[in-house]
Amino acid sequence: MSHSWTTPQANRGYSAPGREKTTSLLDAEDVKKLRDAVPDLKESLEIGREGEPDHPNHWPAEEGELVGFKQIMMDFHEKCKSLHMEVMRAIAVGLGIDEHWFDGFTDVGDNTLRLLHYPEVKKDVFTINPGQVRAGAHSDYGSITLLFQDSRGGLQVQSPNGTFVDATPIEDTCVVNAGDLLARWSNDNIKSTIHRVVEPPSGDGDVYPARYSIAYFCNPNFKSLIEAIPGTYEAEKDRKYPGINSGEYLVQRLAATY
Ligand SMILES: O=C(O)CCC(=O)C(=O)O
Ligand SMILES: [Fe+2]
Repeated sequence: MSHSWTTPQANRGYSAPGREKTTSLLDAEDVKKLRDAVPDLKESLEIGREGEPDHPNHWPAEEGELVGFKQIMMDFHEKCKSLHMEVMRAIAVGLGIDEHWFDGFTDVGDNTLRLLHYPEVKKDVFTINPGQVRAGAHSDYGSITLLFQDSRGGLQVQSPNGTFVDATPIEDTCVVNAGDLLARWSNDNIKSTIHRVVEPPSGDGDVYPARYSIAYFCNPNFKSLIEAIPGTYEAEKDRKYPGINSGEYLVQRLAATY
């Protein structure tokens, strides 16, 4: 299908249920085994930065309810790009570095907007198959993620003691998760947030209704080298990770989960 997600390099387009398995596993074979046993119960559409000649977005035809879709998504992409830059300024202040330290790393907007749909599902799917989730436990890969969820519930984040706690939806707010590149950048002063989507709090009937969410994955500009920020380590030996190119790191992580 012409709208389908194609490659980690492009990271754009539609992923049908069962295509991507979010997990903390890094090995593609291990992920495949897990995906075959308990596929994530979701479908998604990824929208990247518009205007990349090698990686066009897969826009649906502008007809019916979708008239104006492209413009709305592009505007939202821009708004979230600015919000990313603002949140990174706050993080810079928190780290004790110049407020605008991250600006030159975040101004391109190499970010991905993901529209997610978790279809209605029978409740017994979760009892028949223990370990079944809507989205498996994982951390996101970039700097931060802005996560907008509807009122259904089911999103959980892992607390430092290892237990998962509900990120109960609060109207007109978004959840901000730290990603793995931010952890590397900050030499683990900021840890990436492990999160997952499980069955929502139980309601009436024998099905859980559909859930919708939007994840805006923010990334350092794909051309940047991500290495421990000055001040986040004392001696050279305290650096926990080698420097890595942002774009290459993301491709590597995406390649394991699809
Ligand atoms: O749907 C959600 O609330 C979470 C989605 C998510 O974590 C992801 O797509 O990476
Ligand atoms: Fe996530």
